[in-house]
Amino acid sequence: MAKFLVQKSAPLKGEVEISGAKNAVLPIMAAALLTDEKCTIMETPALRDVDVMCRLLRSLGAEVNDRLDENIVEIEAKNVVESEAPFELVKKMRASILVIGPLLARTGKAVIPLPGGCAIGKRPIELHLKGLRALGVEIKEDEGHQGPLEARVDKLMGNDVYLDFPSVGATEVIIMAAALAEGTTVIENAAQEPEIVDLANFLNKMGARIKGAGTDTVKIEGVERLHGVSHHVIPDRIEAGTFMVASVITRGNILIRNILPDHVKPVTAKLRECGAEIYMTDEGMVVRGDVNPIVSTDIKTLPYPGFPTDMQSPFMALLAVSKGPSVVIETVFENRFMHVAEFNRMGANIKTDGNCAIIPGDKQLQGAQVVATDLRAGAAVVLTGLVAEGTTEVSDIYHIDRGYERFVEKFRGLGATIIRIEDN
Ligand SMILES: CC(=O)N[C@H]1[C@@H](OP(=O)(O)OP(=O)(O)OC[C@H]2O[C@@H](n3ccc(=O)[nH]c3=O)[C@H](O)[C@@H]2O)O[C@H](CO)[C@@H](O)[C@@H]1O
Ligand SMILES: C=C(OP(=O)(O)O)C(=O)O
Repeated sequence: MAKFLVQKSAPLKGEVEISGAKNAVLPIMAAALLTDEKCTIMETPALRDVDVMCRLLRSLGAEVNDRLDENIVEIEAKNVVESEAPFELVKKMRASILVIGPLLARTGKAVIPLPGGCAIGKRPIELHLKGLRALGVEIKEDEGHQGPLEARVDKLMGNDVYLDFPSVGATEVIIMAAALAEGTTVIENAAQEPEIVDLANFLNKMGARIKGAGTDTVKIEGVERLHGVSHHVIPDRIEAGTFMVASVITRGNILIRNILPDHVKPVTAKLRECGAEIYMTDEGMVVRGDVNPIVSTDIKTLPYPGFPTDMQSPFMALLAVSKGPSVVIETVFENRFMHVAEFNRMGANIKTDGNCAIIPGDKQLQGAQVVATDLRAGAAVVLTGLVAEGTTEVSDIYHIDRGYERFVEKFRGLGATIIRIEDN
């Protein structure tokens, strides 16, 4: 399997451009199934997950023209001929479940195996299903939860849905189904992530009537049909956060282009608490770790606008080498500390107790053989590799390919030495 060799780095310097957001483009691509007209999606990052979504949409009957070298995908779902999503694609990616709403709206039927994605917790989908049932969908689940679930509806009907937790995926699925339902749907305790807003903006351009996206109450008045549009995807706030941490951990000074400062506020605030200097210029965000000593701070992950769970492992990489002890509490996923064992192979000496990690800090890490246990954990061990003595060998990097576009190229542009060794 392919791996990275990461060398201890000098402070990162230079500029990096952030790509379109993985977690925004995937629901938007699924939503393109809601119209029989062509949708053109710009700033689409060339990622493994995007490729899987292209294949999934094709398997359902959509014409997908992926020009990922130009960051464009065109999707035309004139006919949705298939309601069954193939297991070999769905197992690769959590976001596959998002096609369930459009499939029901277009064909009245969806057969979907349980989705894959990062192994960071149980990741049930009962809230997605609760929402769909409220809209009139009948769902047959395989009792052992091994086989696919089968969902059917004659006509989607708007209704009120309260989410017990502000699930991003459930909010997206319900918005997509409700867009073509008869009547009005109100989602209470909806997720407020920027990716939800981007999806709602895309759908509203198509003719949907969605209000309140980005707040905890989203109201969707169903319409009869939606039409094709062009859309630019928002920048990836987690990729941006990863490069912000990369600058600080190496005591660097970098300019980050194509970043929306509002979307990275919690990361900015926490990096400032650590001593980073961060400011906006006309060209982008400057992140400096070379001005003040870098000290520790505590982190608690929360749904947006709280500190993002997807930034927890990259930020912990910084805390492992910052001055002073710190505590990280993960409240979103129940099993998102797999990177701790990898950091400890490098000498971080972090202890966990339930959803709490205690980081002693002040460590000079040593290069080691480590595993990218999931997408963000993969980026996180590369960050520790940049400050560890010697060489860090990162295996299972296919996780990183799922969500970071031109990862090595972007780090090299900032002066890092990361070599990708392909599988023989
Ligand atoms: C493709 C995509 O956009 N992925 C993001 C999305 O994942 P995803 O949409 O899967 O995350 P959710 O917001 O649904 O999950 C958050 C928490 O809610 C729980 N839950 C969720 C649904 C449900 O029916 N029941 C339930 O208990 C999950 O197990 C988890 O503990 O949001 C996460 C939280 O910001 C991010 O880490 C992922 O990067
Ligand atoms: C957890 C993530 O992705 P997914 O939901 O696709 O597994 C992520 O982007 O960090």
